[in-house]
Amino acid sequence: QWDPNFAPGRAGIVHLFEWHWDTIADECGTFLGPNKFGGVQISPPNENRIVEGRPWWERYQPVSYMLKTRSGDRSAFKDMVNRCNAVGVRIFADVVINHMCRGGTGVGIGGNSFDTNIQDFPGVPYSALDFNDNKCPTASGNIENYGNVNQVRNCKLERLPDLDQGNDYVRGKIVIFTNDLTSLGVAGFRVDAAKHMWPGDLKVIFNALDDLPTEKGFPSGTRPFIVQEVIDQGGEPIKANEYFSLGRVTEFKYGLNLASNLDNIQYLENFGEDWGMMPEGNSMVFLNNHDNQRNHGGGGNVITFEDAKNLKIFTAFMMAWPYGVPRIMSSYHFSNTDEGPPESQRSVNADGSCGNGWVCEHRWRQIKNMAAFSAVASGQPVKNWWDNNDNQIAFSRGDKAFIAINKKSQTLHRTLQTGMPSGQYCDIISGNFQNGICNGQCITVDDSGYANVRIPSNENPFVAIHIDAPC
Ligand SMILES: O=C(/C=C/c1ccc(O)c(O)c1)N[C@@H](Cc1ccc(O)cc1)C(=O)NCCCOc1c(-c2ccc(O)c(O)c2)oc2cc(O)cc(O)c2c1=O
Ligand SMILES: [Ca+2]
Repeated sequence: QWDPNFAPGRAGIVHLFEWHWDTIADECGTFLGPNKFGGVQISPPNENRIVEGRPWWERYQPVSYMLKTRSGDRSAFKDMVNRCNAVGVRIFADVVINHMCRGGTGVGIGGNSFDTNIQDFPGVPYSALDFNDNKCPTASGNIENYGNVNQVRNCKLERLPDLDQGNDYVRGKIVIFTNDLTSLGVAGFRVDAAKHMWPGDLKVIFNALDDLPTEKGFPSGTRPFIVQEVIDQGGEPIKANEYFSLGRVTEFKYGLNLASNLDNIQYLENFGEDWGMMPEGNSMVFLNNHDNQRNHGGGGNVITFEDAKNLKIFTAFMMAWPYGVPRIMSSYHFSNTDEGPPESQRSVNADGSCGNGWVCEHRWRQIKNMAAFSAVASGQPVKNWWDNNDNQIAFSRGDKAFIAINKKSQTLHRTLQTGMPSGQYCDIISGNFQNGICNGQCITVDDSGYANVRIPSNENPFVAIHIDAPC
């Protein structure tokens, strides 16, 4: 279903791509919980094929549903979910259920063998009976034309053996796998390659999922959160709306629309369905993801950590704007599109940034402080929109929060309506509000809600204030 099952007063999902389970558990306790993040999307937790050179995409080649990967084993997984839930941070598992691995015969990272020549995966077990070979209309068995919906669903995606989710036995194995995860406290799923599975089959599978366990602190009757990865940028017969009735869907147009309007932010006043994007309640939004930040698959021009200033500005906009459930990509540095994660896990520097090759965008002050902003603003309508018709905008969220952004090279210096009660508020972009202390600039709001705002065009060309961060 469509609600991310966050704990109260939380916002935003951070994709801790390729992080180990014990490191995620540590990050929940020391950073994500205290900073009011809602949840973490983790890399696929089930056994995958070991690919020569260890590319990141080896984790998208399943061998079995055993919880053993280079991120950790089952006990580390259980410990992570418990420790993150304990501080109000949900875990959302990336599940790869469209296909199994390719590559002849071999052994997965958990020791289970596979033989793709005869579609044999004893670790599940799956046999040739469980794949779509006889349903695929192409001679090669692969998807050859994305314009043909039968090919896209019933043929091999990039030569990967295509599971038949219409088969009761396969459905059963997938439900056992996903129920195993929620029994450990996982709050929902990111469904990989959903475009390549029939919505009708997914509906049967999702309906068979157990409620989230009350013994893990979820209210009785809570349904798993579902986000389906459907790469739909127009031009293909398969549409995101086919999946709306099953859960949320990734809105790839969000990141593309922002990336193509970097210097037209005055147009953002109606950013949402008016821009051809899906209804707000169906969308999961993001600026970039693990795939398109490397120009793979769902490519197009997107904003990534390599353009730090715009990433900060547009992530802040995403977190401040009431459209969709926002997801922040947390990356590692890479020099080629296949490169896997660094050998060692992230280190944390004195200033809170990461080392050892990890970017940790979610730890950048201008991004992490927007989680609390987004949580405070939740449910509040956009009010007091202002723009100068040339890359300077401002708006409030009800009477709880206010943000002003300057993308012009000239300083923005104006008195603006914040919609907030009079008082002094910490600008959480120029500094932090922690332990009741503001070490950034203070913004004064007068009795009629106006503030004199001055924003030079520097590395922090925006200010943000909310009622939980007074000066
Ligand atoms: O680039 C990649 C992997 C990309 C990828 C992986 C996971 C994702 O969730 C994703 O969105 C993309 N993989 C490399 C290398 C590769 C891997 C496996 C393979 O059998 C062949 C090649 C690559 O060059 N892939 C070809 C272009 C990307 O084609 C892939 C897509 C994909 C791309 C665009 C679309 O519009 C679309 O509907 C699907 O989804 C995958 C999902 C998977 O679970 C595993 C995959 O191998 C892939 C996948 O190859
Ligand atoms: Ca398929």
